[in-house]
Amino acid sequence: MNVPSHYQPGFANEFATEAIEGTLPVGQNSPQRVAHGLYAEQLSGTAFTAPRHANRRSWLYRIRPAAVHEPFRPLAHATFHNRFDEAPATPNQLRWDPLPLPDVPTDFIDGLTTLAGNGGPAEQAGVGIHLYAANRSMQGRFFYDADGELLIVPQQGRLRLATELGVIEIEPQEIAVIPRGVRFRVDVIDGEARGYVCENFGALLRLPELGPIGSNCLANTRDFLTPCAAYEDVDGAFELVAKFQGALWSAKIDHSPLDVVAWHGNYAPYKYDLRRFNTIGSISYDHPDPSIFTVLTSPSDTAGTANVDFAIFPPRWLVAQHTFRPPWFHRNVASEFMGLIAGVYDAKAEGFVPGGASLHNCMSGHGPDAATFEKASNADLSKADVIGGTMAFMFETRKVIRPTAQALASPQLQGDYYTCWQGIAKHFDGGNKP
Ligand SMILES: O=C(O)Cc1cc(O)ccc1O
Ligand SMILES: [Fe+2]
Repeated sequence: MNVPSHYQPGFANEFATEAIEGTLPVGQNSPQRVAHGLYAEQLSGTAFTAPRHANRRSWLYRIRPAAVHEPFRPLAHATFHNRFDEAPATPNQLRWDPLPLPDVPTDFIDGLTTLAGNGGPAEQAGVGIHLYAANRSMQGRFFYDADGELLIVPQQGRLRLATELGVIEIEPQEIAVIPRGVRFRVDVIDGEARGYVCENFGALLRLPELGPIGSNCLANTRDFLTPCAAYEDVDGAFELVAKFQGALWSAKIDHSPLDVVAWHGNYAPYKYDLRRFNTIGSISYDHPDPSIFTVLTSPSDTAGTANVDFAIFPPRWLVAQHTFRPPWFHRNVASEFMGLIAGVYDAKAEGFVPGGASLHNCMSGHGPDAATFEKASNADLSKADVIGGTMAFMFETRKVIRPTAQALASPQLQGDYYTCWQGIAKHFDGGNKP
């Protein structure tokens, strides 16, 4: 079945997994005494009374309960936060070069920089959009985010995410989601790592409805992988870092909190290989809305109007006839943050590079740059185009995406981004007046 042995396939299944056989209680969740002297603990990711189809929780059987640690104290972090009101949101089209890799020892937490966001943990809606650039594994410290789930999108370097519920390895073109509250440590496998994080304060990411597409395509359920139970039985002087209401906190902990020997339930981390995405496109005419590229969606309280959609632009064939094939010029009530994992994005001939980012906010005009427009307007449509070796993505939100002060002051901000449309010529012929 080609599923590596320490993963279980499926999306939000009722998984059951034990690192030591016979640990999971049979027929109940909370026996008087758990096997092997473990503690039972429930981890709830939705309200106890959320409708059954949306209800998410897991039962953990662990060496010590999660409550065992010293008090949290505030932990300063210069660049990772949820302050989205520091600077006026701008209607300008924005684009950034990649964050440089660090030249001093920097782990995943140290290496987080908040670029933009909206809403916040208090209102349980919106997203934080962060970049990470790290050059070492988290040493003797563990992290959890009480404010939202973390969608991690590597652009360079593999990560090993050692979580309470098991170990996930990801490489560029794969993604992982760590649920709100799950404790984890990030190991940098290749010495250097860089990528993007979407911190989702809203409803849990889920697979989009398929409507008339039918029961298959886009991201197929069986391609999502959740780890099998794996535990650390390690004592020592460690640190537990929590993100709580937009700020970081640090507590001493005398053991690894990754001590869950067995668990069952449907609230767990997962990974997905974006190269498995079954991409749908036009086989007749006209470029469809990019909602056909949705991998995961966090719905809001308004039907069809997502808190955030995670969409990708993978390799694909362009065969549509008598049409302009690339993304059209457009303005959107939703706000569009884009990143590039590899290759070239088909709407931008240059300037949007792997590790970079762009932001086109509510109603800000954007679309193909001048070079792309000229090329596509004159392309020979009798031939199919293949877009290869690329992977771009978009976090599209219903709320305006507000850049942080540091993002607007960043040396990576491209001051001349707007010029990519300045070369767009006036072709109007005056209506062919005699
Ligand atoms: O702006 C972008 O490049 C993203 C995008 C892609 C597309 O194919 C259609 C609309 C859209 O916003
Ligand atoms: Fe767009």
